[in-house]
Amino acid sequence: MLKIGIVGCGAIGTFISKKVADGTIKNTKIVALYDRNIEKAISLSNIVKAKICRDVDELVRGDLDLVIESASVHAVEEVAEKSLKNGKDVLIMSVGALADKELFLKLKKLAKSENRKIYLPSGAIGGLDAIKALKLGEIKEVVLKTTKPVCALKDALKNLGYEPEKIKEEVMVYEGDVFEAIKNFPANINVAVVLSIATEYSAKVVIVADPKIKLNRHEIFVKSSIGTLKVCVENVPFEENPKTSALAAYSAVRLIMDLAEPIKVGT
Ligand SMILES: NC(=O)C1=CN([C@@H]2O[C@H](COP(=O)(O)OP(=O)(O)OC[C@H]3O[C@@H](n4cnc5c(N)ncnc54)[C@H](OP(=O)(O)O)[C@@H]3O)[C@@H](O)[C@H]2O)C=CC1
Ligand SMILES: O=C([O-])CC(=O)C(=O)O
Repeated sequence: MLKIGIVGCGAIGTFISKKVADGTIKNTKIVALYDRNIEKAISLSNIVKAKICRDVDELVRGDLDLVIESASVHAVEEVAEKSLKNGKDVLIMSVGALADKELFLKLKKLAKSENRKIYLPSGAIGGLDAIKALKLGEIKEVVLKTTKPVCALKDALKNLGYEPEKIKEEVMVYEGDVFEAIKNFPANINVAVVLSIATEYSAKVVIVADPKIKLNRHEIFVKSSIGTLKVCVENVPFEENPKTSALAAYSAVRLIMDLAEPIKVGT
């Protein structure tokens, strides 16, 4: 029985928990929950009957195997470091935090010394299986163009000085490197960081706000000496959090299911 603790009981944390509760993910139990918003932890505990923890320390000290971080980029360092030091594997959804190379290397070293794993799901994009193989050649270019409805980008746009309600046509709101992208859009562009980690190449990121689009679209372009990959995913967003695509949560569910599979499909 795989015992899981969840930090961050929003759209993704709740979705994964429901897939454990309904038996989609077998031989697994959610045993502990923590969210800075206690109401969210309480409402999730009504579904999975897990212990509500006061903080990350209490959660990582519990009897569990895997901690899922589904909170925010700001939570990653504490959750991952404490999980690994307490002998737990960790699955990180807010991969954007790892754009910080120092943090990435620190956690990698810690996972190795503690003989634990850090799982970074493909999240809301596809193609990482092929991209990891393309990386064995020479990567020449990596581009991610993300187009989301204005409502999904609202908070980040306000911080950048846009008036979201005045956006009536498709507008490019960001073009630049992955580091500035995740700084400015921390809840929208974690996918750019997982893409950069997989390719070990700083992705060029373009973000478009489109008042007419209903889906979250990610167009991925990777050019390597082995070949070129173009993938476009158009994801249904979560109703309760339109910033987040359902595929991101499904990808974590799939990753957890695959941990127990004797046959591994894909790279
Ligand atoms: N890798 C990928 O492809 C994707 C990654 N993501 C990322 O995954 C994470 C979870 O997404 P989602 O479930 O949609 O987010 P939600 O906002 O729906 O849920 C996150 C929950 O975590 C809580 N929280 C935030 N920071 C902390 C913290 N430091 N400690 C404890 N709880 C915290 C939030 O509280 P409050 O409401 O107070 O903020 C909220 O209840 C986000 O960082 C998101 O950007 C999302 C989509 C794709
Ligand atoms: O869910 C998505 O479409 C992508 C996303 O928010 C992220 O990568 O942070």
